[in-house]
Formats: sequence, structure tokens, C-alpha cells
Amino acid sequence: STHNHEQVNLESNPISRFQNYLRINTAHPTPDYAAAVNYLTAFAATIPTLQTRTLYLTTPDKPLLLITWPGSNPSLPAVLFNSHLDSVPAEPSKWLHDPFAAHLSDDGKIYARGAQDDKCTGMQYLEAIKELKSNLDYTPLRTLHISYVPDEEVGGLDGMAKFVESKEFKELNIGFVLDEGQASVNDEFRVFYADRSPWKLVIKSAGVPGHGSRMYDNSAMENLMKSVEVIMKFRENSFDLVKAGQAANSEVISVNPVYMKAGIPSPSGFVMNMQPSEVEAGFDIRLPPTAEPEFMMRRIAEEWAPAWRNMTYQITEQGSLRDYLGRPLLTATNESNPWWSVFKQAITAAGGKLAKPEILSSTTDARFMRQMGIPTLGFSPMKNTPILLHDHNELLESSVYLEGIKVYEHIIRLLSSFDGASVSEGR
Ligand code: MET
Ligand SMILES: [Zn+2]
Ligand SMILES: [Zn+2]
Repeated sequence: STHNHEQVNLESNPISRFQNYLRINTAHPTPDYAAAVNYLTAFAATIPTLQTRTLYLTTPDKPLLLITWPGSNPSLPAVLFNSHLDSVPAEPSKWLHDPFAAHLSDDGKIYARGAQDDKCTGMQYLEAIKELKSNLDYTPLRTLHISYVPDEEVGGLDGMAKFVESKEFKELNIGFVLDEGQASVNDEFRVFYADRSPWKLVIKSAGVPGHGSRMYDNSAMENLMKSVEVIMKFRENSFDLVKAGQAANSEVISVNPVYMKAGIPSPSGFVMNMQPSEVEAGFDIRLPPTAEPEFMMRRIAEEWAPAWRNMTYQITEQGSLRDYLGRPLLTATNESNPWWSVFKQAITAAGGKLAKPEILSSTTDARFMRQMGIPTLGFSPMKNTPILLHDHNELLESSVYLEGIKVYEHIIRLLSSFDGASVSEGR
């Protein structure tokens, strides 16, 4: 391999190792995947018996790192732990500390883009294996894989979506997957059995241009604003259900405006006395597995961006809501799924409490594995932690990070020594 291990700064303790990983800027739009893969590869090389492979499923700048801990019975389906290499951008000027400095405050908080989402899990997996190997000399029965994938934050098309379709993935014979979850604000760990489906909606309106002083019908701006009103009313109805305690955030269809593009630019800002002839707005929509996509499509075509109001629209659906038989992508969290029982036991063994399983309100690469029929749970061991993913001042307490390593030690041990599941169960 071409990796240069000498350049990598591997500290002697887990917190500094985590900080160094966080300092690698893998934020979009220019994630340094090579540096992240180099770092993880170097760390894995310090743990005996771990094998590493780098796959290039699309372009050379989008590596996918696969780390393998061979089990004593390779004929049993393997367990996969997944983590994405990339993160969303950060606006440094709005943070208390540089988002890529991984500053450790006096009260033990690590500030960094990716601290929660999800560079924590990526390093915790390896730290847990390191502990299991060095302290317990444990050998797994089932083979265990860790995947580090690119591009999760931009929809996963060049990452996990490609990986699950590859022959390399099929050869792994994965029986169960653990992927990222979300922080818990109380002392119960959260676990997720489904994601919401992400749609990007762009609506555009064309209209009659004219003098800024004139009132007339059918301007592009008026047409767009009418749609915005209708959409925000739909949003309010969803949100009211949540506020009234009738549904969880993740159980309703959410729609949030994320950008607006309008106006005629001028050196000092925008031309104020002209009404533009073309405007556009973008919305982030998330559909729970229970939603009917066809129904939503019709609503958008007829009410949100109707052609009769001079509107056009584009929906980019990123990953399907259903598997190839049309079943919603849910992983069973009852006794029908033996992996679920083992996972639950592991949390108990770690001294943890588990909240009622939830649908994740955002979206992860787990949907691609579920689409392949592989039972997949979302889990990030962060309790008593504010939910700061994609936010300014994303942070993680070092004590929470260290406790997470312990939790993964139990999870990895129980899942990889589980001998009872037939492959078809839990799917
Ligand atoms: N994890 C990201 C999110 O939930 C990207 C998912 S695919 C749009 O926004
Ligand atoms: Zn994530
Ligand atoms: Zn994210």
C-alpha cells in the first residue's frame, strides 16, 4: 500500500487519538479522505491480527476503508460496524473553538465537527477492539468488519450505495450491521430501527417581470411566496402533532426551507426596483417509513408547485423508502430478530439502559444495508449529551467518549461470539 505511516501521529491515549482523527478535515465540499484513511490504517496496524483493505469503488479520491478481525468460524455470517469518513461543513467564525482543532476544554469537552457525527464511533470501534485484544486476549467466533465510507453526508451514492452493490460486500457475508445513531439527552441509550427517507425538493417559479413600484398578478416572487405559505402550513400541521405529543419528530413528514435564490444582484446587494422573472427555493423533506411517497408526489405537483401557478419542481430522492418487494425498511426489534436480543443483552452487560427503539429523524447509510435485507441498528453510545450534529459547537464529553468504548467492548464481544442465528432470521 502507499500509506505513509510515519506521517501519522498516534498518541498513547484514546482521547488524543480521537482528537487527532477529528483534526483531519473531512468536511464537505473538500473532504480529505486520504488523510483519514491513512490515519485509521496506521492505528489499525498497531492492533495485532487486524487486516486492512482500501477499496476504490468510484474515483481515486473516494476511498473506502475496510478493517477485518477474522473470526475463528469464518463460515458464520459476519458482523459489520459502519462509520462515515465525511462530515458536514462548519462555519469557524460561529464556533467557540476552531471546529478542526479538536479543542479539549478544562471541563473535558472536545469541540469538533464530527465529534458526534460520527468520528466518535469510527475510533471507538477500534479502541474497543484494541482493549479486547490486549486486555482479554479475546478471539471472535464470527468475523468482524469495520467499514469507513465516504460521502454519507451527501447521500451515499459514491459511498455505501456503491459498496452494498459490490462483489467485495457480498463476499463479506454480513449478517448484522451496527451504524451510527444519535445522542441521548438523558441517561438511556437510544437505538434506531429505521431512518426517514430524504427528499431534496427544489421549486422554481417564473413570472411576469416589472417595475418594483407596480402591483400586478403572477410575478415570480408572488407565485413562489404562495407556495411557501402552503408548504409552511403543511409544516405547521406536522409540527403541531409533535408539539401535542401525538407523534415523535421522526414519525411525521418534516419539511424545512433551506435556501432561497431570488433577486437581481447589484454591486451594493440587490436591485430594489425590479421584480425578478425567476426565483427558486429549496426544501429538506424527510418521510417516515409509514408515509406514502405517491401521496407526497401528488401534493407537491398539485399544491406546492402547480404548473398553473407557473411553477416547476424537482425532487431528488436519495435512497428508497422500501426494499425491492415494497416492504418498509424496518429492522425488527423483538424476539423474531435474534441479533436484537444479543444487542440488548450487550447493553445490559455494559450496565446501560436502553430507551424504546425509535425511527431516526435524519437519514443514514443504514438504509442501504436494510435494502439488502440485512438487519441494521443505528446506535451511538452518547448519553446525557446535547444533540449537536450539524450544529455549531458540536462537542462530546471525553468521559462519554471513553464510556462508549466500554459499551462497544460488550457489544463486539457478544455479537461476535453469538453462535445461534440462522442467516434468514431477523430479516
Ligand atoms: N446524514 C445526512 C442527513 O441526514 C445525509 C443523509 S442523505 C441526504 O442529512
Ligand atoms: Zn452521520
Ligand atoms: Zn450527519
